Amino acid sequence: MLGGDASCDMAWDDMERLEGLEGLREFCARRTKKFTVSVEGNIGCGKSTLLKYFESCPTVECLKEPVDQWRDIQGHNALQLLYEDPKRWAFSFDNYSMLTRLEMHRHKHAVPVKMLERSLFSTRYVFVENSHKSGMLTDLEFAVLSEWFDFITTTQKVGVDLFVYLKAPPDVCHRRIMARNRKEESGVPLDFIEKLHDLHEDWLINQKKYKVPGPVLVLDASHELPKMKEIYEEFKSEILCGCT
Ligand SMILES: Nc1ncnc2c1ncn2[C@@H]1O[C@H](COP(=O)(O)OP(=O)(O)OP(=O)(O)O)[C@@H](O)[C@H]1O
Repeated sequence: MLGGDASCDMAWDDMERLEGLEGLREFCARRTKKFTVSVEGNIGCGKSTLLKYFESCPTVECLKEPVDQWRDIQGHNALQLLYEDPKRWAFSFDNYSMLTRLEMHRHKHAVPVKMLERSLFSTRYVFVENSHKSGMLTDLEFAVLSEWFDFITTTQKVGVDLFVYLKAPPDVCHRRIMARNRKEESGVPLDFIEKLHDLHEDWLINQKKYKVPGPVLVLDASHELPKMKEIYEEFKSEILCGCT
């Protein structure tokens, strides 16, 4: 049921070393399918909470959003600069964000499932798109980032087997962001969260401008935590691509 180009232990090239039927058998035995799952959704929708929930599963390796890297790139806090003066810093931030996403996609996992907190695809189709639409990126800057993205996605293995979309109303996300009180986010307006919500919907649900490169599992993330945990359990097998 699930597609994508997730990694396996052996490449077809390795077949050259393994001759005949025995070789084929060895290839089949050692070729274990691995999955990449990307958890998508608005700021504050509960992605980290979901990752934390599945972190203890022995079949899963979770890669959190690389916020620490954004906060300290050779002594610069790119995230803070972005929030302070987005017009000046959006290009630098989005550019670096794409690099850190590529690193996540390229990270090799030994366990069956790699769970990413967002992906290169949401970086491009939601965040870079939003920066451009809201005038934070010039047309040229947007074109440069788009070409980088196209080059990466056509030359690198960045496949995702499943997108889990945590869908929550913007006001719910905004309330949670305010309650958690991160210093960079103290001034995040509801309007910004609404724009990001619409872009998630355009990409993951409507799929008009951009297609999703994999199946999408939509979970209603508007509930309080106890109910969310029930939902995680109910969909555990789907979320983990059968590797529970
Ligand atoms: N279902 C929920 N009910 C109430 N509060 C929640 C729920 N899920 C998450 N929270 C709280 O809301 C805040 C944001 O959640 P979380 O950090 O998981 O969101 P996120 O999607 O990872 O956000 P970001 O995109 O900024 O990383 C946290 O303080 C978390 O404890």
